[in-house]
Amino acid sequence: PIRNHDVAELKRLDLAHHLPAQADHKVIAELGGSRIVTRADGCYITDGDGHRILDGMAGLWCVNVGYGRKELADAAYEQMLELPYYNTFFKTATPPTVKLAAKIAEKMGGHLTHVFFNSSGSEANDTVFRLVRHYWKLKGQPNRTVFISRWNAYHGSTVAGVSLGGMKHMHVQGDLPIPGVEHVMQPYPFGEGFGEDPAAFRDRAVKEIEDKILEVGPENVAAFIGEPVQGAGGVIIPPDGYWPAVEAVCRKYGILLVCDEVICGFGRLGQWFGHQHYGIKPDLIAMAKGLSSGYLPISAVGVADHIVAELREKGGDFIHGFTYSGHPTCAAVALKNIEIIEREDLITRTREDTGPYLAKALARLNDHPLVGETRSLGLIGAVEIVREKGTNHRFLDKEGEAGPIVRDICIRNGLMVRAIRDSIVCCPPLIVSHAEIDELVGIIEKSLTEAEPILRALKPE
Ligand SMILES: Cc1ncc(COP(=O)(O)O)c(CNc2cccc(C(=O)O)c2)c1O
Repeated sequence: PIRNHDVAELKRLDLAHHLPAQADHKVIAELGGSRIVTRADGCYITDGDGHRILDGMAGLWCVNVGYGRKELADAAYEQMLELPYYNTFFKTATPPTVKLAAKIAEKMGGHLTHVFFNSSGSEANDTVFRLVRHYWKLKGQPNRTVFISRWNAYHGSTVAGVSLGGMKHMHVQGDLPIPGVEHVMQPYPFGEGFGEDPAAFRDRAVKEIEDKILEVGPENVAAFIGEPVQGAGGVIIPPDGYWPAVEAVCRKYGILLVCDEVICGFGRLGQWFGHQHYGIKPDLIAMAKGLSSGYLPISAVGVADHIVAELREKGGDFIHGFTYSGHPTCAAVALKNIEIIEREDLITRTREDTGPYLAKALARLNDHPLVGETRSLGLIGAVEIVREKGTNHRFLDKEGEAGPIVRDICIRNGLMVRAIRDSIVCCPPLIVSHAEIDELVGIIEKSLTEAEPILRALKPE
């Protein structure tokens, strides 16, 4: 049923009573309120002013099966009528929760056998943080408390999530990180290894991890955590061989390996999970977003059998969990979502069809005067904006001016994308068609051309 909305009134209410996430509230006020998105179908969103926009970001990297899936709404409705909510704190569980745990375990395959549920990706990483430290105490190595992650990683917006993350501007706002988190360089060839031999760059990035372990003292290191491909950091695709080398370093010093699959999970990289694309075996994985395609909030931590064995052997309460851990209605929707991904074989389609198609389409932008590099893996990609072709030199010393200018032009031209510093990133729903990929890339190209005179006129302050 298409309900009409009084958009002006909604914007007034938005300004009067709503604080949107991750926003410059001065800017929102100057804009007269947020853009009110009212409907969506397939790969498109529609705002209150009737603009139909190709959603190149799948919401926030999460609507993997696309919008308008009535069967997901039906799954939620039916579960709500039967049992809308119950908790897992009282030695209790509910049918969709345990069925979903089994289904996720099937997709993780092998040694990752159990699942701990939460609502958000941040909470999944908070669970990782506390479970890992608990595990090492059970193992009789209580000194292993330190986590190592990358600068510019994104692991969430909770205190532990921000601390595990490597976004310096987020650390400043919360006087973070909390003690026990160390950061190393991110494996970002275009930004930090420009013109360097890829293998040499890879070895340098991996060596920094080993150096950090030795600096902290291997006996004090609990885990290394990383996204297979960093999403919010700017679609940072590591050089060949990076992840197997990282895994080898972790095994050398007896350190747990954690993959944050919140974006890379559920088909994004052409496998159920990103670590499977890289052929590594993490001890824990965080997942959210594509788990339910964002239709309802649910996240999970996949846990390896040897960690579960330790919990069971030693006993004692792991005193952690959330009211909505294992929420049955969210679990029912996630189960149905996974069923859709299986039924439409969106994993194979991403790996063998639309992923390669996106790579080829993005590559057409390499001839554009403003494009320094295009890169993608599966259905996540980035376009680097440079002042000078053939370099990684940006328009201003302070990165981050050009990206937002190009992004705003893309949105005006009918494409929703994220600007991350001076790059434009995309992460469309896994149902995206070739025609929609062509539309996505075409709008980026058109918008870059429109932006060029504006960017060339930018003067350093
Ligand atoms: C890899 C990763 N890990 C954890 C989280 C946190 O999930 P929750 O948001 O559900 O707590 C994320 C979330 N990713 C995320 C969240 C908010 C903004 C942006 C952006 O691209 O600006 C990206 C993520 O991308």
